[in-house]
Amino acid sequence: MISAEAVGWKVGGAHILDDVSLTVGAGELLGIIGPNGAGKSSFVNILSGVTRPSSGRITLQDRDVTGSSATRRARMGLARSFQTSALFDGLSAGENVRLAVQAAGTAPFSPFRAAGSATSTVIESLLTRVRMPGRVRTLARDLSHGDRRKLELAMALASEPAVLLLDEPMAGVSAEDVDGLTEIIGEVRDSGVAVAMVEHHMHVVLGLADRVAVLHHGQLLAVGVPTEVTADERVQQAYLGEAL
Ligand SMILES: Nc1ncnc2c1ncn2[C@@H]1O[C@H](COP(=O)(O)OP(=O)(O)OP(=O)(O)O)[C@@H](O)[C@H]1O
Repeated sequence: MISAEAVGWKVGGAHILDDVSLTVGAGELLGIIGPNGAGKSSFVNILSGVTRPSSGRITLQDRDVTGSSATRRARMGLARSFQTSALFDGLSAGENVRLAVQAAGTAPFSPFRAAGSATSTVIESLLTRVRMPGRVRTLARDLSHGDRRKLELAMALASEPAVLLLDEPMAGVSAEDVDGLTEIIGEVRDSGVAVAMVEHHMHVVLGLADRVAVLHHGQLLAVGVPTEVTADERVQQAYLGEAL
């Protein structure tokens, strides 16, 4: 679905990413881990089109998108969430999702569309998908941190993406919400979406991912099924004895 071939990114004289090749197939979840500053977010930015790589190639659904904008990639079926919140705090959960649905072009645009319309049905089904069926009218600013993360996920799903990129979707959420988000993201993968997820919660990544990629100093240190990766001596060294 999406692949990076020999991707490099230099800023000034610094090699932030060097020769990184990874692919994610339909219905597959690739976990991307690595110590702070390893280049994980930079890699997600390159996949999504926020950053142009200095070298290498990105293909999305077998088409070369290396030179394509983030907007074009979004139209081709790519969605992403960000490390920082992208919600409109003064709008309700439902209104936030409505904007995402309308921006995605999966419903005709009308900010005054009445409740009971097709769009409202889509909004309810997206909120149900992220376990927030009763929160349509709750203001985003009144949601718990975990529910804000779920709402961001609902918004990313509004475009019915083929590829979903998640940058630390569980950062700062409670243990209970980590479990909920893990379940939801697993269901998204099982529905056939190609998911690439950067996440620091190691037990979540190792339990959920089909394959795990380890970035270290901008290079791909290891990639494989979770048990292979945790057994890799170079990976253990990179984490300096942290529990994997
Ligand atoms: N726009 C930029 N200009 C210069 N350096 C950058 C830029 N963006 C990232 N970097 C540097 O690239 C390196 C990798 O950063 P990145 O945010 O991709 O790492 P990360 O693995 O996502 O880290 P974390 O786990 O802390 O989020 C860091 O040293 C960072 O300072």
